[in-house]
Amino acid sequence: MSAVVTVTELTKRYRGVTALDGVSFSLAEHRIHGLLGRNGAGKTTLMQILTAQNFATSGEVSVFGQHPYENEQVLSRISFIKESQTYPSHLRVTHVLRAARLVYPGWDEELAQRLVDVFQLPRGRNVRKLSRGMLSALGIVVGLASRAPLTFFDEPYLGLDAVARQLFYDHLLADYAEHPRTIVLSTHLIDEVSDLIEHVLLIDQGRLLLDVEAEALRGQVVTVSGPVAAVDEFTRTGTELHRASLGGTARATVRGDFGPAAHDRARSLGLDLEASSLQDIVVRLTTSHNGHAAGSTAAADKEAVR
Ligand SMILES: Nc1ncnc2c1ncn2[C@@H]1O[C@H](COP(=O)(O)OP(=O)(O)OP(=O)(O)O)[C@@H](O)[C@H]1O
Repeated sequence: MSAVVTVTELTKRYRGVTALDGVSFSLAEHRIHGLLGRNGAGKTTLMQILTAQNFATSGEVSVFGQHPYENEQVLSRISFIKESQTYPSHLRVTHVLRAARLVYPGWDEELAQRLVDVFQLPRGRNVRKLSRGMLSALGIVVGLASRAPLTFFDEPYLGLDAVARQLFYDHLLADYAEHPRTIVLSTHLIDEVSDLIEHVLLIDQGRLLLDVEAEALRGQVVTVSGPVAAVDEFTRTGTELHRASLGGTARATVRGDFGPAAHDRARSLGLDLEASSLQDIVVRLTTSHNGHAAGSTAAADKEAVR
């Protein structure tokens, strides 16, 4: 599968803040990538650089094989939907859609109109008068109907209710299935998107902690619970990410190579074993007391999950 984006040793420093610290990865074509990480991890900065809205301090960025800066050929193939999307205040919903139709070569007007109905957007209303959720829905309509070969959604659903968010996921998946493209979805609602994401990029304090297929990751982090001695015994086979103890029992999240044999072993030790959710994995890898350990072994971690 060819790479749509290649990033090599990308560093971005603001005055006194290192937002990205030597990040390297590539994005495979036709996949849904989850770009995850805590507040301030560097996700937006990364997407801004990939879409030529920000400059790197050092490192290389290649998008569709070229540098994106002032490169119309590249930028016309990118859609970037931001949390705080703003539009000129005199525009109505229909004007925004008309403008998007002119900008994106792959624009699908029929899809746009259908999505406007799905999200119940008032076509004639001025964008200034839209509710916060409606404004997010408008961004989602533009992001999906643009059918851009590389589409970034940066927390696109501020103010959207649970029903509207589910509509977004459903329509994203349905349209992606019919028109495969490369999607990067940055979100804090990890549980909601965990079934959607095919590849996980996890950033913490500007460093890449995970660059892994979601499916591979699922089998590599488990939570075991039972008698402390048995938990101690089991966790020796992997890296313990977190533990909670109560009396003589413990519950530990462990990272390692957990095939069927590990399940048998847990059972023989009298332990309950369950695969950790993507949200749990992200929380455990990025919580502050693990943050340093995880960060200092980022390269080893990346290797371990490949
Ligand atoms: N223009 C700027 N000037 C100075 N510091 C900045 C600037 N933009 C971002 N930063 C800092 O860079 C770091 C990364 O910010 P960024 O917005 O990329 O994080 P994020 O992962 O998108 O966070 P969130 O999930 O909260 O949106 C933060 O410490 C932020 O304060």
